[in-house]
Amino acid sequence: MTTTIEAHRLVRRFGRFRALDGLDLVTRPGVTGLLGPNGAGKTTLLRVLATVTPHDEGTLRVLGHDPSTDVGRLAVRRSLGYLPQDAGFHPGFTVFEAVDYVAVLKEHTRSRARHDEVRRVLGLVGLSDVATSKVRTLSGGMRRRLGLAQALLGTPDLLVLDEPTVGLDPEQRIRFRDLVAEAGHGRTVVLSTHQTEDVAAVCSHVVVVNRGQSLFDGTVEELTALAEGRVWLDDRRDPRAQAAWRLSGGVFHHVGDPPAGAELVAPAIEDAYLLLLGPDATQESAA
Ligand SMILES: Nc1ncnc2c1ncn2[C@@H]1O[C@H](COP(=O)(O)OP(=O)(O)OP(=O)(O)O)[C@@H](O)[C@H]1O
Repeated sequence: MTTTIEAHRLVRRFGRFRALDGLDLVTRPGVTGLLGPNGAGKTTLLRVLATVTPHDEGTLRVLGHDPSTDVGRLAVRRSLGYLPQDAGFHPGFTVFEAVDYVAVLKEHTRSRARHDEVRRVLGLVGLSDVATSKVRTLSGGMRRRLGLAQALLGTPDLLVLDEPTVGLDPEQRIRFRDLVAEAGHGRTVVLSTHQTEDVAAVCSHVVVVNRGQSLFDGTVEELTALAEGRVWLDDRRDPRAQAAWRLSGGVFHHVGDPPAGAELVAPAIEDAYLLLLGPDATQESAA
């Protein structure tokens, strides 16, 4: 399968701090999930891929284009849907107007076809019923869906979604997973999330980012397999475990090097993530 993004040794500096510190990433059509602790560099990477911010070092090809050239940047933008972490909207716009405005910017010039497209994406994210409501009256989850509708306009070849499921209720989250799985058919979706369940549900490819570098790159199954034989249950908390927490039944779930005779259980993606990151899983890296 053809590669859609090829990033090699990407560096993005803020002053002397390297938010991206030699990161490698290769994607193909399908859904790639970025997992990583706060401050790992996920948003910075997505902003670089979406041509919002340039990289300082390394090479980058997005859909075959070089975003460090004017021509390449424009070509990427024409094939891109981007949901930023803090999508801002004009509060006086209606929901329809907010999406229509972006459709105009995306060069959908014929108004009848454009309005049909706006209605289509509002339907996809379940906002048709509030199309005439002012943006300021929307809940946080609805605003997130509004941002997603803007990103979906024109069925872009590349969708870049920064924490798309934040604020979504369980029903909307399931609907979102359907949408993303559909978008990943033959096209490329790159999303960041703190929800390992989202990654397990929709991502064909997962990259764990930490300190501006890629710590793991593979499938969800390959990531989960890293924790095989390293997850166990016990009635008491074992202080030697790398991480431990109480389950609803009262027993403790442990991750780390199990003691002899431990009651091993099948790992989940979250267990592997915690093992991979070690103490960094709970520590924020800041500039
Ligand atoms: N414009 C900026 N100026 C200075 N430092 C920045 C800037 N943008 C990001 N950083 C720093 O770069 C690092 C990576 O930030 P980034 O937002 O990419 O992380 P993240 O993985 O998306 O985190 P989160 O999960 O909290 O959203 C952080 O330490 C952050 O403080």
